[in-house]
Amino acid sequence: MAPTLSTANFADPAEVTEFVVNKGNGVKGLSETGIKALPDQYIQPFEERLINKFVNETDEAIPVIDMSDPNGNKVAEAICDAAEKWGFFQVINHGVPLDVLDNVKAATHRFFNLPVEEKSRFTKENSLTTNVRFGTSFSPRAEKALEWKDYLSLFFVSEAEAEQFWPDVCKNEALEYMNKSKTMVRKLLEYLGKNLNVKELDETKESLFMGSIRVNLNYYPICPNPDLTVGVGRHSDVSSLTILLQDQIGGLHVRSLSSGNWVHVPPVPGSFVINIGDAMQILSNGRYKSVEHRVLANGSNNRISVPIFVNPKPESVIGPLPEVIANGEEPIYKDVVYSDYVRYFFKKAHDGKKTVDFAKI
Ligand SMILES: COc1cc(/C=C/C(=O)SCCNC(=O)CCNC(=O)[C@H](O)C(C)(C)COP(=O)(O)OP(=O)(O)OC[C@H]2O[C@@H](n3cnc4c(N)ncnc43)[C@H](O)[C@@H]2OP(=O)(O)O)ccc1O
Ligand SMILES: O=C(O)CCC(=O)C(=O)O
Ligand SMILES: [Fe+2]
Repeated sequence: MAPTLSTANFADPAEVTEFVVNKGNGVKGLSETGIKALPDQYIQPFEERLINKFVNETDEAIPVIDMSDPNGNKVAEAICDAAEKWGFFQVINHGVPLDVLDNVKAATHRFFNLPVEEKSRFTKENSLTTNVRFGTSFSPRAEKALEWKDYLSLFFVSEAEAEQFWPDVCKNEALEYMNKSKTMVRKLLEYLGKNLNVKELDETKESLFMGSIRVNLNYYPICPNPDLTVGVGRHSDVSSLTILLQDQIGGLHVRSLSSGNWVHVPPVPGSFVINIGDAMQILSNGRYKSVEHRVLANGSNNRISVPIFVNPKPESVIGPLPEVIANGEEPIYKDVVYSDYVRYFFKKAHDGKKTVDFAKI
């Protein structure tokens, strides 16, 4: 049952942290108390709020690419072009059955609608494995201002491990979503690879581009003062590629590489939003761009999204691919162990594109 105002006492800011972070109620629990004003620790510095004048709603839009002709050169060309110029695009007719998408969205609502005692079984403190984590904000201990989002993060190790440890109310749907998306992911990676002179996605390349997968279920509850905070702050993903399913509410904004404007990513039913992550930017020696994005908080609707982070294996060493620098191109990144890179990302607050400095020469 949702906690009521009488059970939650927020006179002291420390009470909010205790309720949201430590007790596992999340911002969903806070929102459901009927709280009327944003607690101070969610107030973002002025420059981090999405001020309307920097948002371009009309002139620019990320490309929407129809994948229904998967062998057509035009599709490959459009994808590689978008990866270079935007780092973001949407795909339609991608071959992933629409009921799989509906099922994982329903499963996301089911998980977040569980009573707090059930969800708390998966907090960092209580989870039986580090591969399953229910949390809030991004890195609450490192953040000066918290973010208005709860999440369940599922790192895939094996079907058996998932069967044992992932929450019952969403594990089958999350696994099916991940598995049914793999053909599309391979296709995207083949297109992106060919354009970098990678002849085929053999075992070594597959392990480097898509050797590990993390599925997150994100929940952004209604926020009392959405203009003062963010759902997710400015960041780029550390993945090779991210495949994002969003519902119909909207709120994701991408920084345009050409104008610097924040551009909204309008929900397109049945589509995926695809973005290049830092690992791909590094492997491509900067040819493909991992681009800053962020999510608005919303004053009237709850929102969900379900990203699949397609990553190198944690133990992989990532650096500019030999195929890319074979022509004498100067490497701009050094080799780094991927898990070191990800740990560096997770241990600080969101800070735009700064994570990639970790790998800069
Ligand atoms: C949550 O809000 C987010 C998330 C994102 C994510 C964007 C991405 O691109 S995620 C894809 C990242 N890639 C991978 O996960 C694949 C490679 N994985 C690894 O190398 C390892 O699994 C590891 C991530 C390095 C963790 O290794 P391990 O040695 O097992 O260490 P832990 O003790 O589990 O964690 C260490 C430290 O990391 C933080 N952390 C770990 N997992 C998560 C998680 N799922 N979500 C958030 N933070 C996590 C955490 O700080 C841990 O320290 P603690 O002291 O808290 O234990 C984008 C935007 C968002 O808003
Ligand atoms: O919810 C969204 O639209 C984007 C979330 C995101 O950027 C992330 O989880 O990395
Ligand atoms: Fe992201």
